[in-house]
Formats: sequence, structure tokens, C-alpha cells
Amino acid sequence: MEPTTHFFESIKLPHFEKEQALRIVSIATATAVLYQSYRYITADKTTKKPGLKEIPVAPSCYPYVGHAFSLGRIPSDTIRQWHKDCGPVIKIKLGRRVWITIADPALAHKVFVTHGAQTSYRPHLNFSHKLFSGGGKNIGFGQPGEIWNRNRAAAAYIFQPKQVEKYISFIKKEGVDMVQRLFDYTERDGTVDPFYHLKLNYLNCIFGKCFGRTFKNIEDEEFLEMTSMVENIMKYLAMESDLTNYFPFLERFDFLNGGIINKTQELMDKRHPLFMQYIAETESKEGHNYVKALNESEFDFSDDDKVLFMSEMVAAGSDNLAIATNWLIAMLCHQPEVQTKLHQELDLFISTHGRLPESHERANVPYCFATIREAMRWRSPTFFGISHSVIEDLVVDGYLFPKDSIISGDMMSLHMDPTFYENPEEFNPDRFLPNAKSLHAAATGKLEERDTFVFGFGRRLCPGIHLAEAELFYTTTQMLASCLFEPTSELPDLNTFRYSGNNILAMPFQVKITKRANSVV
Ligand code: HEM
Repeated sequence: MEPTTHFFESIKLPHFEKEQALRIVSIATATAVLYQSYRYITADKTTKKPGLKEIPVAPSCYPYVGHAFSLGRIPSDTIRQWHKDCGPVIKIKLGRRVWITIADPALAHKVFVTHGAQTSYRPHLNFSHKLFSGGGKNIGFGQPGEIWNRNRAAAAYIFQPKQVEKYISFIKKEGVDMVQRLFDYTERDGTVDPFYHLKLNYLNCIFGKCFGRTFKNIEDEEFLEMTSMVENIMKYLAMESDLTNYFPFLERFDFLNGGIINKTQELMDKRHPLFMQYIAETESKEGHNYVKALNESEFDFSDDDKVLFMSEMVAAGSDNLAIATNWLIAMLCHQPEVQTKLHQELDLFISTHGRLPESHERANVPYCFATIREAMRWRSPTFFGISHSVIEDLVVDGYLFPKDSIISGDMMSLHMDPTFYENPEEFNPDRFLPNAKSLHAAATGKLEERDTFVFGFGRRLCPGIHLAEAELFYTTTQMLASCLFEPTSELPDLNTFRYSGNNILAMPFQVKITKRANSVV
């Protein structure tokens, strides 16, 4: 009741008593609900066309609200179950908007890649489109067109393998520093939660490359501020996070919706000056960084463009990697035999070559690379990647994907498809042996040639994929060459997810990380 009282006290309604105002608001809301219900029902009928297979509507759909209140605590868990009950493609209704999720790799590939010309758009959502991407001016939430092409070309330029090479020694150093911190914290406290150390490592990797500066440790206030900004961005990017996208009348009653309009605006008001300051600081920094790379290139970025570009890279290029590596560590606690095999393979390479492997030598440490890949298959870092939108009515395999519907691949379901992956529930790095093809090769090409979906699809495929591969490879090999991961009496929970919006996070866990007695580094 308190926010309601506060709301009515804060608005200026000189001609109405509060009770009158409350009645008016109720009547207005009821009218809006009835009007929207009418439009919702009639709109739905117009999408039905003869001779087409009906995409099943997921269960627990209610008039007007659709599934908005049926998604549960972890929407991906609910949607995965709906796929099991209703099949590989389902329709979810959020107010008047239609969200179609796909759990079948072949259908997903056809929809997003074969028909990429129609499906490489992004839905217009309040936070991602209007605020985070400044009205569609960044890569992730811009629509195909001139600005998006420029941004994508700039990303392709700074993330091409040749450019990634320039930062390898920096990535390696960050890995060495993180391992030392893991040892220090274990020595001090007996055990350590690796997640924030991984976040610091990967945030430093991308932040260092963007701006030529890094954060000291996990208590560093600037690190905490930046990591909280990234976490909030990931939270608000989730489809279900902001109901005003589906019930626009809620914009007038922000307090009913958790104050999301205020919170997202505040977040972006904080981002702009902070990133402007980081960009300005790079002028005086020695060495190469992405801001300088953009300045030197012909892409013609204004300072505001750079804020959008860099903040997107920091958000997209840090947490996903930490989440993937955190799941890997959680899994190693459960499967010590996998860890032993990883140690043996790496030790053999190091003894033979007198150094750790480079990422282009992944075929020489195939089990190690396969384990990184299996960790991402088994627990994809995101629930739905980034959702796409279809620009015109599209029929694929007899299913109608209506114009403007939001479409997503359900990552967990795609990677648990038994026709695509044998015994998918089993964590088994051997499934990716002996093929040590790059992540890019694994995520592109014909359906029968690809065996990962975690980096998305076709024209929208993650442009940071080469960088992601390098960072995952060097961080993991550095850790495994030096560290022994031992569980505490409580093993990490592998089956419960922590809600964080867009990402699939493990529940917090502790692990003992010590220097391996027989380490050869
Ligand atoms: C484990 C690490 C990563 C994962 C799992 C991941 C996953 C994804 C996914 C699923 C998408 C959406 C693709 C689609 O819409 O079909 C995406 C897009 C994107 N990623 Fe990544 N990513 C990772 C790392 C990175 C890194 C390191 C960067 C750059 C620093 C990056 C930058 C981007 C950008 C800019 C987009 C938007 C592309 C567009 O909309 O055209 N990502 N990523």
C-alpha cells in the first residue's frame, strides 16, 4: 500500500480527492484492459491461415495477460518444460505480443540462418532498444541498415583473429594474476567462491582492451560499480523483465512495475558520463586499445557512438565468459576424473614444448578444448541468446511465424536435443573429440557442420566469438596448468539456476583452489 500512497501524494491532482483519483485510475485501467483484450482476441484471429500447422500456444495462457504471470521464477525452466509437453516450437503470449521459442536445432537453423533476411531483426523493447542502444544505434539492438552495418564492420575489424593476437600476452597476464588471487583467497579463507574472481578476470580483459586500464581486485570499488552495471544491464535485457513492453499502460504506473522505468533510466544516466570519462582517459594512455582503434579506422564514430559501442562490448564481453568458466569449475568438482585427464594432457604438452599451448594449438590439447566446449553446451551462458524478430509473415516447415513476433532459440533445449547430442544430459567432453575446429567453425556453416548454438545465429552471430575463444582458452589452460580444484563438503548444485535475467548462473558455491603438487609450470 505504501508505494500507492506515495504515488498519490507525489502527483499533482488539485481537483480530485485521493479516493476519487483512485476510482478514476481504476476505471481507466479497466477500460484499457477491456480495450486491449478486445484487440488481443481479434488480432490473434487474423494470424490464422488455412493449410498451415498451428504453433501450439503454451499452457497457462490467460486472457489479456497471456503468459506474463505464468513464466515462473526461472522462465527458461518453465519454457523448457512447455517444450517437453507441447513440442519443439511454442507460442507464448505477452499482452498483445507473441513470443515464439524454438527447441529444435534444425528448425532454429532454418528460421534464423536460412531465413536470416527476414529474421535478423530485433524486437523493439523499452530497455534494450530505446535506452541501452540509444534508439537502435548499437550492434546488439540495432536493426539491419546503415548504422548497424557500420557497427558490425567495426566489431568485425577489432575482433578479427589478427587483432585478437595483439592482446594475447595481456590476456595471459590477467590469467596468471587471477590464479594468484585464487590461491591467496583460498590460503586466507580455506575456500573461495570463484565467480567474482572470474568476473574480474574477464572484465579486466575486455576493459583493458577497450580503455587500457584494469581493476585491482574483487573489493575494488570501481570494479564493483562496473560489475553491478553489467549485471543490471543483463537483468533488464531479459524479455520478461519489463512488463511495460507488453502492457504499455503500466508506463503510467511505474510503481506497480517495480519502478523499472526509473531504474533503467538511472542506470543509463550513470553509464553515459562514466564511459565518456573512460573514453577521454584513453587519449593519454600508452599502447593500443579499442578506442584508439576506432579513432584510427574509417568508421567515423562520434563520442556518443563510442559510449554505446564500448559499453556494449563491456557488457557482452565479460559476464558470459565468467559464467561459462564458473560452470566448468562447478563441474570439475563433480568429475575429478575429467580434471585428472585435463591435467595429464596439459602437463604432456608443457613438458614437450616448455610452455603452455597457444590457442591456435588447440588440436594439441583436444580434451582441454573439448571440455571448454562441453561446459558451454551443457550449461549455455544465456537462456535465449538475444531474441530476434521477424519482419514479415514467414512460413517455415509449415509453421507461420507472424510478422513482428519475437523469436528465440531456447538454448538449453537446443543443446539437450537427443537427436543432435547423444545422451545430452551427460557431461562428456569426449563428444567433441577429436574435432578441434574453432568455435567460429562450430557455430557457422550448414546445419550438419555446426555443433554449437551458444553464440547465436547467422547474420547476428556473436561478433566477439574469436575473442571469446582466445579468452576462454588461455584462462582455462592457465588455471588447469597450475590449480587443483577440490570441492568442499558441499558439492556445487548443478541443477538449480540463480535468476539473473538474461544469463544462466550457477548457485554460489565454494571450492578449494590450491597449487597442484605436480604442476609443471
Ligand atoms: C562465452 C562468451 C559469449 C557468448 C556465449 C556470447 C553469445 C552471444 C549470443 C547468443 C549473441 C546473440 C546472437 C544472435 O542474436 O543470434 C551474441 C551477440 C553479440 N555478442 Fe556475444 N557472446 C560471448 C562473448 C562475446 C564477446 C567477448 C563479445 C565482445 C567483446 C561479444 C559481443 C557481442 C555483440 C556485440 C553481439 C551483438 C551482435 C548483433 O546483434 O549483431 N560477445 N553473443
